[in-house]
Amino acid sequence: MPGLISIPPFPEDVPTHPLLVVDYGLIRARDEAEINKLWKAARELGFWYLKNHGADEEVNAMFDMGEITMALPLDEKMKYEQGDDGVSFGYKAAGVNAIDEKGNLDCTEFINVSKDDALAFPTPVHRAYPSTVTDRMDTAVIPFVKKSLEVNNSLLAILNEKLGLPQDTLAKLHREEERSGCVARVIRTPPKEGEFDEAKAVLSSHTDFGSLSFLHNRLGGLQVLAPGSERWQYIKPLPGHAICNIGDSLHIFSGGVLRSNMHRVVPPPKEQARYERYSLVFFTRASDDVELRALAKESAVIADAVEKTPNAKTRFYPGATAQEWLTRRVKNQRFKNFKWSPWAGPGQR
Ligand SMILES: O=C(O)CCC(=O)C(=O)O
Ligand SMILES: [Fe+2]
Repeated sequence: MPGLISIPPFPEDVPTHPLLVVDYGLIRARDEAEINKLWKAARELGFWYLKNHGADEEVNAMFDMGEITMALPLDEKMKYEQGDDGVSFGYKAAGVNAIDEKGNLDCTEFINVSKDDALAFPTPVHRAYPSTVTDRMDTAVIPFVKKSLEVNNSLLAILNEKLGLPQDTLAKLHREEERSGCVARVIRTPPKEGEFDEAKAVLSSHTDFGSLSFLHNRLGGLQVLAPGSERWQYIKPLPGHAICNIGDSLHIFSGGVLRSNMHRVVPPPKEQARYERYSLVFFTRASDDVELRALAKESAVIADAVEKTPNAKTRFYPGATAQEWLTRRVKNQRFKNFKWSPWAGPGQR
């Protein structure tokens, strides 16, 4: 299993950013203290650990799928490349995205499997995938997609309530049966010979494009830029704990009450840098046709937050659907379309 073959532990002496630990079992049991912890984490940093999520088996099967897929010859993987037009499903080759203002290129490859393609399998909805994916749809991809949807939908229901939205408002914007950019992604970053170089991101600083991300890390490398801090800090991977975070669309729907925080991936720290890094994430995104806007008419809490934000119009009313937003963000990362601009808020690049 990638990442588990006697890798050195995460070093003790690198600065890490602590995250609140939310217990999914207690969330399901509607424990009030746990719900308040989730609410605090979602507003203050927008990142938290989630334990007892019950997805370990599905996660392991996906790491295996990712490893087998990445081992395919490059020309086979390239048959499924996403291209430069903002498609976010399929294979993303290393070296096609710009990672900084100098236009340096990334070294990570992804395989992204659409929720719609997984749930309708064997009928294609968006596109075809390598046989290493389709052979494992029933045993790995579909179980992981279903489990991730279940977890993220439960978290969305809690956030819906805390935001003072009418029941199921967020659920209706994220309907499983509607087409969306929801996707399961396995990321591979090659090992680095010699000294690791924290200054060189392998995945550039960004906010996530969708609503909720359910991430599984084994090696370090993920870093956050915490509010008010100038310094990037590692998030330490904890066995059995997912890392969850808020993305741009929930930030917008909530009128900025929920935080879509900047993060990036750098080579794993110290000794870990010599190992190949795999990570796995499920992105829950709103249905394609949903308009991104603050849900101020539906909630007094959100209306109040919008009222208090000076640049609310540009921040929370971008005039784009979830699909348009995703396409633009994915497209702008490709080196071919790349224009650097200073970061001006979630999703502004
Ligand atoms: O690999 C990781 O730890 C994070 C990946 C990430 O931020 C992303 O794919 O958006
Ligand atoms: Fe991310």
